[in-house]
Amino acid sequence: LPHSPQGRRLAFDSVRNQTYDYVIVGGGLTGLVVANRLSEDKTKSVLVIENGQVDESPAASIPTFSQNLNIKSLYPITSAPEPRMANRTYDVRVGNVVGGGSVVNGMQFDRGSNADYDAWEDLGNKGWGWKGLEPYFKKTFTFTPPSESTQKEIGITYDDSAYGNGPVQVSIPTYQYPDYKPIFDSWRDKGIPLPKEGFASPLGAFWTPNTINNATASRSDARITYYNPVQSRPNLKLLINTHVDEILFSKDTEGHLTAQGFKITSNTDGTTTHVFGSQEVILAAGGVFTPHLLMVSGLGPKDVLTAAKIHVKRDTPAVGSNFQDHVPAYMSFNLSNRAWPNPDTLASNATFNASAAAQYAKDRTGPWSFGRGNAAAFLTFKQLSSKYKTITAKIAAQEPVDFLPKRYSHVHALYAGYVRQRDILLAHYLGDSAAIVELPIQPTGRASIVLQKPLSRGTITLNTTHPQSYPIVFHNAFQNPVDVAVLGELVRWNRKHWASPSLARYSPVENVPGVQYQTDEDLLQAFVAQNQITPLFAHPSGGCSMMPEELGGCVSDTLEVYGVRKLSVVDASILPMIPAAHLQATMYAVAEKAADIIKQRQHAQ
Ligand SMILES: Cc1cc2nc3c(=O)[nH]c(=O)nc-3n(C[C@H](O)[C@H](O)[C@H](O)COP(=O)(O)OP(=O)(O)OC[C@H]3O[C@@H](n4cnc5c(N)ncnc54)[C@H](O)[C@@H]3O)c2cc1C
Repeated sequence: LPHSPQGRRLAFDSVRNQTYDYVIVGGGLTGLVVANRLSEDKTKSVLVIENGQVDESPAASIPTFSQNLNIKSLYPITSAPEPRMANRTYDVRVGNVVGGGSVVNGMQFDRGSNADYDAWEDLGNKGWGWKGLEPYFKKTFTFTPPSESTQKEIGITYDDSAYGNGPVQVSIPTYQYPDYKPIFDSWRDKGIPLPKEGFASPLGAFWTPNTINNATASRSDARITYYNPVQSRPNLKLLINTHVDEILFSKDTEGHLTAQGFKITSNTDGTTTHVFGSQEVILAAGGVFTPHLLMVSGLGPKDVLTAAKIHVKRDTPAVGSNFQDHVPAYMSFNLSNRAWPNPDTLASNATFNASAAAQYAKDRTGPWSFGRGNAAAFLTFKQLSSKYKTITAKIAAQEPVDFLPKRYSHVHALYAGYVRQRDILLAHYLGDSAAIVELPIQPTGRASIVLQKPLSRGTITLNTTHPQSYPIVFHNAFQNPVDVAVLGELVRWNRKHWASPSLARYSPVENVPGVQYQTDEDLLQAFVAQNQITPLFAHPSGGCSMMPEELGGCVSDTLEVYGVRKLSVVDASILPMIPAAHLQATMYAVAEKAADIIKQRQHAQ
């Protein structure tokens, strides 16, 4: 492969005991953005270490294949049993590939409302509110609309002013399925606002782009946009197929820890070595593996580390706490009188699929240039439910520790931080500025529903017998009964919506979970029994939250790990409260801002 990045592979031996200005674990979405920006300064050397390899397969690049999971480039991790979900375990979706989640994700692109980011600032993170992030959102993306005829035919709207001319290409494909129009329009008929995706208030039903480069009709991921264009920089190195086992520290006479580098192992032959970062050691291993790496390196809750026989370098209860994800349930309706073609035609009609493949090969148009979908409804609780006040009142009346993992009852900082989050959530649940739920809009009867602001919190801990193996990922979904109540309201909304006159042409019949299920608890258990709900939406976050330490934070608003010098975190584990949005747009902006913060710190030295 002389011309591909695989062919330019950096030899493991060439980094043996070497020192760089920055060493970064994780060549995923945030790691590659930060590496690009830090290596803009030619005098600074940057080494990125990534466990996975380069994936240039059609599964990773052709939009239609984003409808399936790209298993080859995902870790085979399974969650801990979920007590409120019949103790079932679930596949934890994390990309194991250069580009990380950006290569295996569903390519849906959207942003939270301003209030979602302002919540981060309200938690004590200066500069991380909407105003502080907006320039970075613009710096990252370039938008291409669909053709004018598609815009007219389907009624697609967009807001150009929410984009700049950054490296990641996002677009709404010109190829759209005819059923999209009536299904999208049904939201207007219900009186739901139809804003344009962008800033301020993406609340209502709106069109969203995908991370698809319109010029090539292929995935625009972090490797292609942030790494490939700068890979010839002599001061930027990417070491793939290599696992970071541990963070190395030094300790001064007063016991202060300074991060020095990493112990790494080659996945090819199991040999190990050390690499060092003289300016900073940066964690970009993602929402599941950054907390894991901190714990195996001796930073984490004392009881978790001791149980796994890991020497405690610093008791840090914040590591692996405040773990969050969105929670989807896959409701669906059987539809009659669908237009032809529709997204299922590719699977059901081999001739149609063959002609779609040929069309894509010829000029990158047609059904294969369409991804998973281009619209979603993000609703406030008020828009979703007439019971929003009564249900929210239950949150206010709760003693939070009754519905949180055990550690919150004895670590005051975690408790205090949760109470602050809960107060912000109360405002979001009652107000008009933030979404509580998502209903992805697809040109089919797949009518998923997603909790966007769950109250429950999970943990990431260590496998006590094999701490270096995959961590114990415990989502703890639905521990808080309000999350079950919101799920119930979502189902009832969806049922009413699909029974509305504007969708009567399809004679929809509920398939999942089935109309016989009515109460909140029955609905939850029916989804679980039918395997149509998961505690995760592949948006793991919060396990090393950015918050003041007295609120249970793990990193400060300058992204430095408390109690350690020269160690920072830039990935999804820092999000203190998950925004109501698919995460990638946010993570690109967060990483751009993180790079600026790290650069400034270095300038100040
Ligand atoms: C299946 C799936 C579907 C998704 N769908 C969407 C979507 O449609 N829209 C959207 O907006 N978002 C989506 N996301 C989420 C989005 O892609 C992530 O939020 C984003 O990639 C997170 O960026 P990150 O840098 O924090 O982590 P990642 O991108 O996951 O990067 C972390 C990297 O670190 C590497 N790593 C971890 N541990 C080690 C170690 N010890 N040594 C070496 N390397 C290590 C991993 O291999 C990985 O490449 C999806 C994610 C997945 C997995």
